[in-house]
Amino acid sequence: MPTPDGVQVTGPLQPGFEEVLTDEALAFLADLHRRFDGRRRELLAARDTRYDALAAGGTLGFLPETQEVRDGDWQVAPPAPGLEDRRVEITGPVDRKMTINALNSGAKVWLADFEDASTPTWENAVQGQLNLRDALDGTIDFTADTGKSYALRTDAPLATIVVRPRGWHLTEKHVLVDGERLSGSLFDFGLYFFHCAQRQLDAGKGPYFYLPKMESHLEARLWNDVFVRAQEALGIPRGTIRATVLVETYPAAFEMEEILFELREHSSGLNAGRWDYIFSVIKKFRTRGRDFLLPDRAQVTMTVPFMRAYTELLVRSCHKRGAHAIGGMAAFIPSKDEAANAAAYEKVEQDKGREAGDGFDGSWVAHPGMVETCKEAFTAVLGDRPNQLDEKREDVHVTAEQLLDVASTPGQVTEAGLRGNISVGIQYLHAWLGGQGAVGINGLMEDAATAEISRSQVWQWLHNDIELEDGQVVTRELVDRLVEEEVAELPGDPEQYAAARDTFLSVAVADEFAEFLTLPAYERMS
Ligand SMILES: CC(=O)SCCNC(=O)CCNC(=O)[C@H](O)C(C)(C)COP(=O)(O)OP(=O)(O)OC[C@H]1O[C@@H](n2cnc3c(N)ncnc32)[C@H](O)[C@@H]1OP(=O)(O)O
Ligand SMILES: O=CC(=O)O
Ligand SMILES: [Mg+2]
Repeated sequence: MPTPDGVQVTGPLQPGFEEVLTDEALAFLADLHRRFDGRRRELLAARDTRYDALAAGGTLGFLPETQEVRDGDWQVAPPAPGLEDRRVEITGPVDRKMTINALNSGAKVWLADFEDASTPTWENAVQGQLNLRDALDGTIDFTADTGKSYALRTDAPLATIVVRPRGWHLTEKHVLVDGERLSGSLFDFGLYFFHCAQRQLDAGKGPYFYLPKMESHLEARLWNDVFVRAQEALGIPRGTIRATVLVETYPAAFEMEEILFELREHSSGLNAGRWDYIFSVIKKFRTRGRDFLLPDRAQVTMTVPFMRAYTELLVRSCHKRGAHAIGGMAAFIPSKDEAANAAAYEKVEQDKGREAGDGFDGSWVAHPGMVETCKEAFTAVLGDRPNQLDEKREDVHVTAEQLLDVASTPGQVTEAGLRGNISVGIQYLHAWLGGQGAVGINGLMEDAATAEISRSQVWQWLHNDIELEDGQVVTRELVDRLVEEEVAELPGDPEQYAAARDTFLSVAVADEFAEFLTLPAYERMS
């Protein structure tokens, strides 16, 4: 395959891949890499510097140097076509069947996910781009092994596509520019933008994105600069792109308005990425003993004080700036067991009802079966209004102390919680290493973010000698024993879980804390 100067594609070319990895598309990616990769690396290094200060006893707070931004009088761009009404958004991977099912689901938006719900295998990364292009051309179809065939519906509107590229920390090892790996973010963003921006505009919508795992407004500035360049390079008017930022790291919660400001001509709001947020809280203060100790994962609900402060501030910050506030993922998925199913629906109904009542403009579901539940909860509050940007929530005044108040979270650390974290972490990694980035386990959607909570809790409890509710101390011996017992409980030959178990131990037990579990896991893949 011909490639532009300095660009090497090392992944195998499956049928159709050459239609995505064209000479022009690769040249566009190389241009983005050469302009922006240095800054990406600097910003990742800045994350480490900030972490070192926290580990040394520092804290997080609102930035004095951006006070003017918070006090200033500015608004983000108005909602773009197809994004005015976002009362229900479905998320999921971009394989062919899920693409069709999500677009047909009745949700207003589909978050097409190259991130938490996706294993970034070469095949998933490139085939996903082909699937998005075919979906926009209306040519996508799929036939399952069962013979069931899938096509886009024509009797009702399809969901608006919003693509979530990988976070700044991930690379795409199958594309090298001047001998360096391309950023995974630039790969996913760049290929979608290159092939689909004009297609979306022709369809009366636009190139829309969700931006994950950012830790500062400077990272948002980098995205904004990428957008400006990408639009300029393809002759697409500046301000056409829209991006919703996931506020899902602890530091970002202190920079919500600054992030909106950086992206203001391209902004379509903020989302409360609750699962990665919890992970980030654990990660950032993992060595600080009981002050930042959370109870068992299941007990960290959206109504505990520090999570409440985070969502209240998010709605307040968005609506002050004319930006959408989008709620997070209730992880409950439908079950074949009737009682569990009823409980799952009730929990999603409550979660979405609370978000709508708090002023969010819409929210996420993980499964088509939950679309109507979310829609009804928001319609009960929004009525005919497409959103509730007019609910300014000026009653909300969240302090840094409230965002940092982890210590008052009620609950216990139990052996059942430790076992659950171990079992879910290993099962999830097993699926991930097999190419499936989201999976249902015990009636819950598990993805990269929820698995990060599981493994980082194990790490935190182990490295802070935490005592369980029954008096046992979390030691290496205890974790090793529970790992063996939990693997033995999983279906089939325990040996099939060897790679997942080893990866889990490397991110949950090893003294060196892996920044993201996907980093060592990605290196295990070809
Ligand atoms: C923290 C975060 O970032 S949250 C966002 C990232 N996470 C996600 O996006 C997870 C999205 N959800 C999923 O991937 C899936 O719902 C899973 C893996 C959890 C469960 O999927 P399954 O085991 O297939 O569930 P189930 O068997 O009930 O699915 C029923 C049907 O709904 C489809 N379906 C389920 N979830 C989705 C989805 N999110 N999008 C599109 N279709 C879906 C299935 O493909 C299946 O279709 P079929 O009947 O035509 O075969
Ligand atoms: O991406 C969403 C999250 O909760 O994490
Ligand atoms: Mg996330």
